[in-house]
Amino acid sequence: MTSYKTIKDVAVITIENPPVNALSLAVREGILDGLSRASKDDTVCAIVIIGGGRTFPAGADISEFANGKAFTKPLPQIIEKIESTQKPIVCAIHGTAFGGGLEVALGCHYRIASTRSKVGLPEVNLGILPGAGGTQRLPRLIGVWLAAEMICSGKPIEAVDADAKGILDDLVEISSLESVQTEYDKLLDAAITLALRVKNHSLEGKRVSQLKVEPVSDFFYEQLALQISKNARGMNAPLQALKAVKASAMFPFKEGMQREQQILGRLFVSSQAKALQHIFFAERQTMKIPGIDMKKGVPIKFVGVIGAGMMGSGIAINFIKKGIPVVLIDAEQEFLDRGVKAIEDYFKGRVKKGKTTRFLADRSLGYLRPSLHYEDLSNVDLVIEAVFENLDVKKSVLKHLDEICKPQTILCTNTSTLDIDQIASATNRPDRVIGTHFFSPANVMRLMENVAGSKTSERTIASVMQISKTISKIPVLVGNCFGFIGNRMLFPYNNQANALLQEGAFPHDVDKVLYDFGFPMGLFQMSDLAGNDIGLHIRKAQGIVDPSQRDPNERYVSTTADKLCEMKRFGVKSSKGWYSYAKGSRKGRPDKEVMDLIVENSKAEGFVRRNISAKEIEERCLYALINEGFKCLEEGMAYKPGDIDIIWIYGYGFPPQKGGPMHYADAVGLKKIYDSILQYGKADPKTSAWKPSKLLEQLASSGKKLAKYWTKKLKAQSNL
Ligand SMILES: CCCCCCC/C=C/C(=O)SCCNC(=O)CCNC(=O)[C@H](O)C(C)(C)COP(=O)(O)OP(=O)(O)OC[C@H]1O[C@@H](n2cnc3c(N)ncnc32)[C@H](O)[C@@H]1OP(=O)(O)O
Repeated sequence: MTSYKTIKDVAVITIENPPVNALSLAVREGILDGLSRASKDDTVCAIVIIGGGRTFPAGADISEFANGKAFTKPLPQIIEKIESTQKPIVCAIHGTAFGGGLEVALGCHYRIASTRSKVGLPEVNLGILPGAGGTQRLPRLIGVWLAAEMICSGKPIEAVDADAKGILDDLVEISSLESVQTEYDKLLDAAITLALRVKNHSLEGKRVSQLKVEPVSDFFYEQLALQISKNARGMNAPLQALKAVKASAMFPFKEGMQREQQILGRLFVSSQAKALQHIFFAERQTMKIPGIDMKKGVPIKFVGVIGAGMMGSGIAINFIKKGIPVVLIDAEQEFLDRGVKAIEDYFKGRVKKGKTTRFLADRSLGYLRPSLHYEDLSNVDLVIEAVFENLDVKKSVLKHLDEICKPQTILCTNTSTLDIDQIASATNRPDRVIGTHFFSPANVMRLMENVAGSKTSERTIASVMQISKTISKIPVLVGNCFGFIGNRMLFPYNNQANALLQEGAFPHDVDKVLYDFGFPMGLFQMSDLAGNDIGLHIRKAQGIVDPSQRDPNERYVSTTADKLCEMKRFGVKSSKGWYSYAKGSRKGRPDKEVMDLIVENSKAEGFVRRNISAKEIEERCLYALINEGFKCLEEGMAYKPGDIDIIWIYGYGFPPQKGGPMHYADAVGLKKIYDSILQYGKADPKTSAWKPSKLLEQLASSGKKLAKYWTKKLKAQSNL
């Protein structure tokens, strides 16, 4: 896990724990061992600590938090040892020196970094704080203001910025074209040169823990706390981290460390830390699917997109940004021009905001080829249709593509609800047809539901999952059912919200509860933002808007929603929907016309309106959602509970500090949820969503947790 060698009388401790050189117990032991050898060897005049491969440690080993290993030879002790060593220690940073990695660097006496590297303390994103002395050393090195900003936001910074802030002693210039090996060699060279230069220098002023902190006024802490409460609403760790930073300015180092450790101890066992760490791993697990070998994917070098509307142009942006050429097709010149302009405007905006350079923007735009002719797609490796959400339209587009594209081309359909098998049946290559459900705006939202039809091949799945990653998406493979996972679960959740209106609540009552739970907005606000006509379109496709076509045994909850569309209350775009909006504003106000309509409909549908508690609103919306999630798992439509959590966090704003609906279910207790579902179902027998999932029933009665049960099940499957 570490190696030790001497070069020109400098001891070099190399951390070798790929892929990110996380500071596991074995690494910590290796560092201790290296320090001890170097200290005892009289020929060694200085020490260099460097990461092998592509990076300096990207942090403590997060998997050791749950199994308690982090407490054996804990990182703060190792860093203390580094700092108190009598020979100068130079740390050489490349890649990502994050969390514990940066804290190790802060314990060293000198820090140099490649200009390509990044440093940061992202621990708050995992529900903890930089608890290996980071909250005490960084303010001593760069001042409370800058340190608090870095620690509480968790955002990494570029090496050049870190140098300007005073974190680094020197930079090693590495161009973007140089290989990781060249970067490593140049960095090591520079580190040894520096070590030899300072070998006889006093370490006075080089031990960061001994530096003084300039105090700042309480006003600063108050302002930052306000900003955090707004930007990281509902998250504990950033505010707690701020307390620890404040301690650095109030107490000597030793006492400050004690405060840091006390706060860390509390955060460590918090439900938020568990939820956020679950999300960290779940996000990285979406590519691991039983029975799919991701290496079987074929490279995608040339892409086609059909439809230059908002969705199609957003999709195209993802590819050209990564240097993958795109042919963008539309039937009408006017629509094509509009799509191209939207793409150009997007890049112009990025240049204006300083997010990219004119050169890079132009380079990306150079990869875009607008066209009115399907024939231009004859050579693409993959094509995504983003035309109107209608089965017949999509089938005819895919049929046409099947005739024109080369036989190996993968045909993707961007749909949010339609049946992939039916769409694939229009082609002679159903094995090469797959759903790619981008979320809107497609160039912003990172989630992608990739939908496997019954005939989609392993190679197609692997290729599409890989290319999704390449364009920086978080791809989740899901099964082919109505609404896939995200929208399928949205229906019962949304239905409960509408049912609550029938029984006595108003939109702002429901929205407040969901906002307080941690969603960025409530369901009615979300519907107004997306456009209420979308829901109506889906209900029409389901055939439930016309009362004569409805199942009489199923409760219909959308009468008010339907009437809103009749009244042209489509939402923000028409300045009125569930709420009313001042022109150009997205902030809705409760509207008397809507409230009267809701009351009128309740009466007409035979409901006696009552006061509904916040607890009931929360439980009914969330438990209906969770029950559907269990059904997706038991039917094999979702492959892992964590996949559902990722979909809901990245696609629908489920609060990450609650870990996603399935993690949250385990935290609440499956028995409690199951019993509540039975109770709500008894009071509302005409809502089939209250029929409990068999899987939920089984786990609730056996007292098992979903996460543990599923991990065991997957392990058993992979051993078969
Ligand atoms: C008394 C106890 C004291 C404890 C003190 C604790 C104080 C310190 C705390 C910390 O340091 S917490 C960790 C802080 N660091 C981070 O949060 C960084 C996390 N990693 C990343 O952001 C990214 O991985 C990356 C470094 C930017 C690299 O991104 P890339 O896209 O290239 O790779 P990934 O797919 O994300 O990761 C590859 C592989 O590595 C695993 N992994 C990454 N970081 C860690 C880690 N810190 N610990 C354990 N494992 C890590 C990741 O899960 C992937 O694994 P596989 O999916 O391939 O199995």
